[in-house]
Amino acid sequence: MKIFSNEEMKNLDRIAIEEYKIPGIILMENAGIAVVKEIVKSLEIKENKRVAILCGLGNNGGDGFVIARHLISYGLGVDTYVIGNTSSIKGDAKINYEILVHLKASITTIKDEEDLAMLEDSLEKCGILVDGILGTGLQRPIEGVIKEVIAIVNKSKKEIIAIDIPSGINGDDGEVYGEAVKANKTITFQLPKIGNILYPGSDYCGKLLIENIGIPKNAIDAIEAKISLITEKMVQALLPKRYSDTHKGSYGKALIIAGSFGMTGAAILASKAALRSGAGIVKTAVPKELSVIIENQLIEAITVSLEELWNQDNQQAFRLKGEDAIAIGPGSGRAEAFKKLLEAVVEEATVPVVIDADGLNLLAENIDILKSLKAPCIITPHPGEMARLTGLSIDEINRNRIDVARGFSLKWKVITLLKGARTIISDEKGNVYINSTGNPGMATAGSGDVLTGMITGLLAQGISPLEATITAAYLHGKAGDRTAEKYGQYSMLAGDILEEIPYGIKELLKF
Ligand SMILES: NC(=O)C1=CN([C@@H]2O[C@H](COP(=O)(O)OP(=O)(O)OC[C@H]3O[C@@H](n4cnc5c(N)ncnc54)[C@H](O)[C@@H]3O)[C@@H](O)[C@H]2O)[C@@H](O)CC1
Ligand SMILES: Nc1ncnc2c1ncn2[C@@H]1O[C@H](COP(=O)(O)OP(=O)(O)O)[C@@H](O)[C@H]1O
Ligand SMILES: [K+]
Repeated sequence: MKIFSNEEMKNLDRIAIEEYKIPGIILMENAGIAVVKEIVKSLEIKENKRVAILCGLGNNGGDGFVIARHLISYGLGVDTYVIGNTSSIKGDAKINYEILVHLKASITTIKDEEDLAMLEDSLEKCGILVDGILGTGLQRPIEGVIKEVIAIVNKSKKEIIAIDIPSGINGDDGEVYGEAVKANKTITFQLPKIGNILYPGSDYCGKLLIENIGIPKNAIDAIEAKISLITEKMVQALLPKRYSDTHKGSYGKALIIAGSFGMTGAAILASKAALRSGAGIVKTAVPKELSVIIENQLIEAITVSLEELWNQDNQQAFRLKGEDAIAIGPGSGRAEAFKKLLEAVVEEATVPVVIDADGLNLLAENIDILKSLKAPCIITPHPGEMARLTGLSIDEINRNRIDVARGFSLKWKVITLLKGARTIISDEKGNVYINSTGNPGMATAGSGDVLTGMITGLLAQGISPLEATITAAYLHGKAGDRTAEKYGQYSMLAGDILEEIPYGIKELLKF
């Protein structure tokens, strides 16, 4: 599903209005009605059915006026508050405001401290507050009276329903612009905005609903989206098919180069995850001294030693035996010999390579090696690893997750998967995919190793590197969500996530 920036949304409205000749006031009416439906649902179980609607001077406020009119027509008690000077209301919003005036609706303007005190008391009398102060037109940090209104709304302990996006959340990046409404539910129109999806905006939205307001599909298709949300439907279509007349060779051979003394688990988790994701054969390459432990724990994989794979003393080319995908780095440590092996893999591999964990830390010491890649490459850093790769601070990375992932992909021609709450994936052309499955319980040691294994297992089955990365990120989060349901976010382990992969996939295939 496409996700739009404020500018793209404006452009979409313009195309609908100018090229398809749909009057803006119809879109506003549809938007208002979509929110009314939700308000009515919420009111059904509420004793206090009075609704307060807070409107700004733009079209977000215009939607608020439409909502007020419909609720009044249902015979409900509605108080409309306009923040600012009503003479500044223009266009479709003005038409809807004037209808309310003609209806002799209760409209109060909020301009100063005295009005604010009155507002605080009045909101107490309502069951639901509707936030139509600002939408995708937010241009600068919230301050003054609006800031105080938002503080009052947030303090109210009432159910808050936001129109399109909570006021104060920047639609372009999900950041709080000075102050923002903390809604219980947000009804966004036609397509999610980036700010509805990324944190902290996503938290401020509460439950997010996406409602059609009648913008034609052709108009949406006309805008080339640079950012998409990974959906269940998308992943269902990408999951490699299994046919009757096949054998293990049909589902590919994954090579996992992982583990070192003290970090054997990473190799086991990644290898099992590759198998659980459907790879036909998994070969796990570990330092020789770990072979026995691995063999004990990982009965379905073939084990080889790093020495067999690559003889450092003789500087031999690293040997592939029909592998379809390679992962390198989970729990590998940062020994010089391993760095050399990593460089050999990057330079010589002719099948897709996933670089993770210590592989990324070593890559950061000699990032130019990426210029010699022959095969597609996927890097899977968490923000700390990304900081080492780019020289940016973790804070800078987290504030610009999309730009950082995209920038890295464009510069180095690799697929970047930037981990965290809302994992960001960018392809080499800068197309971005956001994953919304997963939960904070996944912030547990080894959970990233599982993801690496999943990507590699899917790659081995022959789907494209981008498709494998998208599918793995979604299914990894889904397995994590199932695990959190079972064990709770505190106690879940990476090994538990691994055990939920099959059920996540089965659930997906049911529909
Ligand atoms: N045809 C359309 O464009 C449609 C728009 N819709 C609604 O319209 C909204 C966008 O409307 P607008 O573009 O009018 O934008 P907004 O309603 O978000 O607000 C724009 C106004 O707020 C002012 N403003 C911006 N930042 C401010 C700040 N920090 N403090 C105080 N004032 C600030 C701007 O100068 C402008 O006057 C959407 O979010 C959606 O709710 C819907 O009605 C559907 C159709
Ligand atoms: N709050 C969160 N919400 C969603 N996913 C998360 C959250 N925290 C962590 N994760 C996911 O858990 C995984 C952790 O990986 P990583 O940090 O590499 O762990 P490790 O190196 O211990 O294996 C990543 O896929 C990340 O996206
Ligand atoms: K709003």
